[in-house]
Amino acid sequence: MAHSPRLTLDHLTLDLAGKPVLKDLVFDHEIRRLGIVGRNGSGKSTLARVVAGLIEPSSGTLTLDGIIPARDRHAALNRIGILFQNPDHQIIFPTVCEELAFGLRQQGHGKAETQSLIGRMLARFGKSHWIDAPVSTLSQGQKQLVCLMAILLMQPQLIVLDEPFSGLDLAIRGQLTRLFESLPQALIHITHDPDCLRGYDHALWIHEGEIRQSGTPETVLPDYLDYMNQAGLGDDLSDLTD
Ligand SMILES: Nc1ncnc2c1ncn2[C@@H]1O[C@H](COP(=O)(O)OP(=O)(O)OP(=O)(O)O)[C@@H](O)[C@H]1O
Repeated sequence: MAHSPRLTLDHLTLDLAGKPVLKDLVFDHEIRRLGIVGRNGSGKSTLARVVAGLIEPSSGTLTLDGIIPARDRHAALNRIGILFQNPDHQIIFPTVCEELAFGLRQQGHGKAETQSLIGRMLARFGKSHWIDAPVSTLSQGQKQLVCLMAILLMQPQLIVLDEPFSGLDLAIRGQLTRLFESLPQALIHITHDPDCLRGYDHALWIHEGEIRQSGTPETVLPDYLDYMNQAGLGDDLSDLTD
């Protein structure tokens, strides 16, 4: 099941509302564990959406194992899952069962098979009692787990995690981190916390819509942290001089 899909960005550019958000990105690697870091507003979430095929580039291409996710929605649905920062932006159905069923039904699974797969997934996480629970009665961490279960049910090759820990307590972060580590799927993990990328095999630093650095976490993350520390000091000084 473990597979390292090839992610290729070929001079990918994206303008949103007339503003360049991603600028001439070039990248070509097989990915198992790819971390993406960068300042607020640098373009990380936008890139995640392009990877998942939710946005089409303005020019250039993004391919995953040769497939263009924005053009081949069927392949993207089957191969790529995306976990957003806020589960409330992802969940659309009132109950856990309906939410978990949606993707499976879209993939063409019949009703009985869908129910059986959902039952097994809930049991895997010790949450069989959630089956008819209204999503609104769950905490943020519990909702995030529902979203993750919905993605896992669809058995994608690649899961994009867009700051999946925001709003979650340290214990749940630890539990989810271990769960992510155990997944056979390739992961792209967008984070503000370089500690989350321990053991990753590649890091990409996006800065103002451009690739500032791409390489092993051991080379990229210290430079990123130096930059962030300097930027923090700079902001303090500009506050003082205003
Ligand atoms: N739909 C949109 N229309 C216009 N501009 C957008 C749109 N979505 C994002 N942007 C802009 O694109 C830039 C990159 O946003 P993005 O959310 O990708 O950044 P980010 O690196 O994920 O930031 P953060 O770390 O704060 O989540 C920002 O300047 C943002 O205002």
